[in-house]
Amino acid sequence: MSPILTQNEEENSSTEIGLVRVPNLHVHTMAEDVLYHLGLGTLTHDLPAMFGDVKFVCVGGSASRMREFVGILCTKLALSETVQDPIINLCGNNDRYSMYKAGPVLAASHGMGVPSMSILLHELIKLLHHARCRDVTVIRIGTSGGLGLEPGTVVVSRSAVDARFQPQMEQMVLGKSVVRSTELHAGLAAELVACGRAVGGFQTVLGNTMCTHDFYEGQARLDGAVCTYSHEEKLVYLRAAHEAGVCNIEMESSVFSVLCRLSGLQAGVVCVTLLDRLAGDQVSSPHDVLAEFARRPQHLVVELIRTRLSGLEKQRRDCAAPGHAAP
Ligand SMILES: O=P(O)(O)O[C@H]1O[C@H](CO)[C@@H](O)[C@H]1O
Ligand SMILES: O=c1cc[nH]c(=O)[nH]1
Repeated sequence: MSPILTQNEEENSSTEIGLVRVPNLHVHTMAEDVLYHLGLGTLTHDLPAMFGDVKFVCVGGSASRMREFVGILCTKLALSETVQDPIINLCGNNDRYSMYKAGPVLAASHGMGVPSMSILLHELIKLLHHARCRDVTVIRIGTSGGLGLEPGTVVVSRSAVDARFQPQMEQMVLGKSVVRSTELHAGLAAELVACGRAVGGFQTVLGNTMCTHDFYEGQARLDGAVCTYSHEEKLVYLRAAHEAGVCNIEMESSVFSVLCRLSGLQAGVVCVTLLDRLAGDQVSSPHDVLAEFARRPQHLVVELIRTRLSGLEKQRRDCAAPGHAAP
């Protein structure tokens, strides 16, 4: 008989505080877990030795963005002694995703769309669990289309919402509809907004992010190969989204929120807007402008990691100081 996960068991599947939860009893009875798309496994790799110190996981669509992010991180945080040179892709024998590590930070590409993000996250969450990582924060660093915002504005997501502007995601499981919450961690979102303002040089706003299953019709574009609605109908829909609190549109935040929530991970989404969708559909700014926009969420997240790590270092020093009494 298949094990059934009760709510109690789900809560107890990670009884040690801070450990990453895998709410799937089957995984806990497997002799080996092959993380196929990452090219890693529990019997072939010493996951605690390779990843046990990870505190931050940052994910974004493309491999080159995540490699660039690790480069910026190493420079700004002087992490060069804890990273291999050249920076090594840890998904060595599988080219579906790319993954890089610098000190306590793991950066991975997730490709485009919910299915691709979902596969990466299932395996990444199990990786963190098998590696016995504690107190991990996960952040998506992405691009998006904005609504009524100047291009280049960075949006920190309060919640992912679906195409009806609801903070939920529907997933078909065994042919039945399962609806799950897509709310993100409010405290982390506030910290991310503060980091954006501290970095400066661009606007950072807090708002809802609509996650769609398509870049063209799904995002009410007029420039796809197929389109069945008018310019006016497009604007009615996008204005309704805007009025419902949607600041930007992208394609992965819903499943990202759901899987991180179910695993007890603090999760945040930080996406720059490449264009204002109320003004047009084509992403036509010059390459160097788009590349600079795409770096903005990276700088913001580096600032969050810098702040958090210096807080941890201060705590460690305070605890080691003579006369410090254990709590
Ligand atoms: O910039 P990234 O993170 O790749 O994400 C956004 O860009 C892609 C579409 O161009 C979608 O995957 C969307 O979510
Ligand atoms: O309009 C846009 C731009 C980037 N990514 C999206 O999903 N939509």
